[in-house]
Amino acid sequence: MTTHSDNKLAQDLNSGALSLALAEIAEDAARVILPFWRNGATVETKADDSPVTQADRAAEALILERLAAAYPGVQTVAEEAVAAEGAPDAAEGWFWLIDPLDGTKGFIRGGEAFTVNIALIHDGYPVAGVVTAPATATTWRADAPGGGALRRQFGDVQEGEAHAGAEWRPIRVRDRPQEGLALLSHSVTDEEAARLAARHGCTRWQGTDSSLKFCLIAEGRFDAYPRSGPTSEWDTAAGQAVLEAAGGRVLADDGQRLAYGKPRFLNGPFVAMGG
Ligand SMILES: Nc1ncnc2c1ncn2[C@@H]1O[C@H](COP(=O)(O)O)[C@@H](OP(=O)(O)O)[C@H]1O
Ligand SMILES: [Mg+2]
Repeated sequence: MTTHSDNKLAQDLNSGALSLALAEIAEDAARVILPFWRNGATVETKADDSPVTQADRAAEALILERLAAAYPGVQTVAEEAVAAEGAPDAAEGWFWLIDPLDGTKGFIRGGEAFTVNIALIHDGYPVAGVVTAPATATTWRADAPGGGALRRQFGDVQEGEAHAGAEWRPIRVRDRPQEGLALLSHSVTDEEAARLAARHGCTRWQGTDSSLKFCLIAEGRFDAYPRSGPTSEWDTAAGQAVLEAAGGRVLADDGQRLAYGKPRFLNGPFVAMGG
């Protein structure tokens, strides 16, 4: 990366301009995705057996083009590019992690829990991140470092939907409720729910696709999201940025903050937590 671009990136990060620019890019990606939703998007199967649609590819192309225009020369690690060309051998000091459509299976089913994810990693940790849920026209972002987390409705998606709330509002994790934790998981069977309830003392649980889980904890509606199965780093980085900015934590199995730039950009087990 050139020094010039490096300076602009760091400056925009610290002023909050980068966070806002990422939100606008993710919302434009959402506008690209929505016409394919509940509209019979053609589904293909990738080498790892996971589904991909035209929506994933079109959204990723938009995001990569806009990031390259705004911040040329920064390494990108994006889900569909990695599926097509393989992962980079090593992470650089600064890099983008991009999942243009997380929760593809739910998207294909016509559910609402699918998201656009863009995160900036610096020296192994997320320093900026934005998650957009196209179906509900909602965006969550970490503000400039130290500035908390924010949410807005961009609300031009559903015809006739009220545009109230289009301004950014601060969000924050809640304190652990006395009566027990509300837990999120990927898809919870009754058996799994009972096991989780016993292990974490939770009184409520919900199965939800995609990185929306991090955002629901960040805005204080749930308390924790334990994940034992593998995920890719682009599945979690933006959500982690939002949740950490909102006062939460994402810890790996060793109890340390979940770090990025690992071999093949793969995560092991982690737990995302509120206050
Ligand atoms: N074995 C595995 N390795 C890497 N990522 C995996 C995985 N199994 C599931 N995932 C990822 O987990 C994401 C879904 O998270 P959740 O299960 O919480 O909805 C999927 O993202 P995509 O939908 O972007 O493909 C999927 O790629
Ligand atoms: Mg994903």
